[in-house]
Amino acid sequence: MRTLPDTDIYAVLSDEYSRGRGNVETARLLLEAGVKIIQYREKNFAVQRRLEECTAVKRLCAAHGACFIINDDVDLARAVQADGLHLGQSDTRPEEARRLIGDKMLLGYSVTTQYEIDRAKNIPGIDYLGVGPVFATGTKPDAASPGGLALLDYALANSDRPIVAIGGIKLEQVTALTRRGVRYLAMVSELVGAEDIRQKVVDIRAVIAGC
Ligand SMILES: Cc1ncc(COP(=O)(O)OP(=O)(O)O)c(N)n1
Ligand SMILES: Cc1nc(C(=O)O)sc1CCOP(=O)(O)O
Ligand SMILES: [Mg+2]
Repeated sequence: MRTLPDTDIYAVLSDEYSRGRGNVETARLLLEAGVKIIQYREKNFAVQRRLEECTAVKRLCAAHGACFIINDDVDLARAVQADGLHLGQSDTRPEEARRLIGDKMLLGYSVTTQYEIDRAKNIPGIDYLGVGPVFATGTKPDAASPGGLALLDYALANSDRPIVAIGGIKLEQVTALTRRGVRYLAMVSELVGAEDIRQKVVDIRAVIAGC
């Protein structure tokens, strides 16, 4: 079934933010901490490096019963038989991607405005929406203007697909997002850049549990 796991944290890997640990070791730490969704998002690595890293991360995810999602790259997602593919407004069109990946792989789609949220309603084959940036982020230099909590409220009220909040999410924002009804929290720097990834996951989940 094409559904995101019943979980909370959606970790997005980034070698640059990983304190030198690299993507595979970071994925291992996240999985050992109980994270169940991991996205691979490296835009500038050579094809061979991306393939090797994704093969290793996919194996780790499978061993931990976690969902492995690849950003942007339809061919890479197919090559490593990822569990999911994430696409944005400027990537392969979702209808075309769905044709290429078949009907088993999850497909996530980014929306950054109310207009894009509305338009996504009519696009078949999308399994969840990545909504953001919610807050300002330094991790994605070409990100749209932050939509704030109002963008999330709009997505929650107007889309029947699962909503993944992304962009500038730190431990401090988890309460506000969770109380708003956001179930999935996507984070890059806060998670992969944490000195102690296990402790960060524990801290995030303690906040969620307290909401
Ligand atoms: C969960 C999630 N949501 C949004 C994005 C952003 O996708 P996109 O707009 O295509 O930007 P890039 O990540 O490709 O720079 C995402 N990756 N994941
Ligand atoms: C990959 C990505 N996509 C975004 C979007 O708004 O679609 S913001 C973003 C980067 C999020 O990084 P951090 O958690 O370090 O702020
Ligand atoms: Mg993209």
